Amino acid sequence: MPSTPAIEFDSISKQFGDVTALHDLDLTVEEGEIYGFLGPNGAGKSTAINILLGFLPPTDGQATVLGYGTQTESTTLRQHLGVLPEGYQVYGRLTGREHLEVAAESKGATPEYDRLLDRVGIREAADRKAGTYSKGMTQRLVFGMALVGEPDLLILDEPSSGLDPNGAKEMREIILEENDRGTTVFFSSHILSQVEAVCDRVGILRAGSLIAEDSIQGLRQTVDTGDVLTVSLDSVTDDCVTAVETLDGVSDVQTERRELTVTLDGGSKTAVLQALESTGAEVRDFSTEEKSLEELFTAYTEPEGRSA
Ligand SMILES: Nc1ncnc2c1ncn2[C@@H]1O[C@H](COP(=O)(O)OP(=O)(O)OP(=O)(O)O)[C@@H](O)[C@H]1O
Repeated sequence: MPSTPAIEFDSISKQFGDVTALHDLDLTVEEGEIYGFLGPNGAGKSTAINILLGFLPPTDGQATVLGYGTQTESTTLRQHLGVLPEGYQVYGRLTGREHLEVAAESKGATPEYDRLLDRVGIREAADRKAGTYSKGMTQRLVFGMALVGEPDLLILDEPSSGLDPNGAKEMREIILEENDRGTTVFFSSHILSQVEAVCDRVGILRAGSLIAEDSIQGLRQTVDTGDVLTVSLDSVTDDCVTAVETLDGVSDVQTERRELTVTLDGGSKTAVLQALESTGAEVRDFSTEEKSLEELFTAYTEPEGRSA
């Protein structure tokens, strides 16, 4: 029997007056996955997360988390979740340690506080009031609260916000450790290198609809325009250059000694290699310069579509 998905949005729509924040969203995250939820500002990510947490009712459709209805069973559900909401306000007068104690009490958990404080890197500041924490320390504390009780699912909204590169790396390591323990992770982010470093799959939301969903590698393969292909040949002749230049979807060809550098604009790498071989040239090696994640993201989320 298939296991219950960790997260399931089933035809979810959310309307705020005239604004359609989510439009007929279907999205499934399987148990044990690390899923990156990407999208430009205003795409609907926070709305989707608030629906998951039972903070907002959908206008249409149904959502379940760990098999629980988000509208009907959100209290029980939250016992199994670790949540790092965007812009969480700490209680200025409580210490870091007291925050963890409050989280533990609400979940009926008995964490090893010092170990947890160490893990998120705030043990030395644990007995200071959280109102005196820096932005990054606050984020570490809220992440620590999310980890209380070994949750089955972590929902993290922009988790690396406010963290320095080391802090972001430590957080990624913890996410991977938690996932090894069996926790499913769903996180939204604008920091694409973060997503690439840890996610099994990503979904890209634009204007309330999921416009792409795949592994990062799969997304790269789909948006393969603008890639640069470098081919090493036994010798570069004028015939080689002409054969490639006249192909559809090739926007530029440069030569340097025995190398041909071809910029593709929708053209196929295989067609380039075949065209070269048809001139009698011997292809010795080739490599492709991949699109950066930023370019990928732009290609999917620019209003005019995949135009990068
Ligand atoms: N309470 C609300 N009332 C009216 N409109 C809202 C409300 N909450 C969200 N919206 C609108 O819904 C759309 C989606 O917003 P949402 O906050 O979910 O986007 P987001 O992807 O989380 O954006 P960001 O990356 O900027 O945080 C936006 O157009 C926003 O203005």
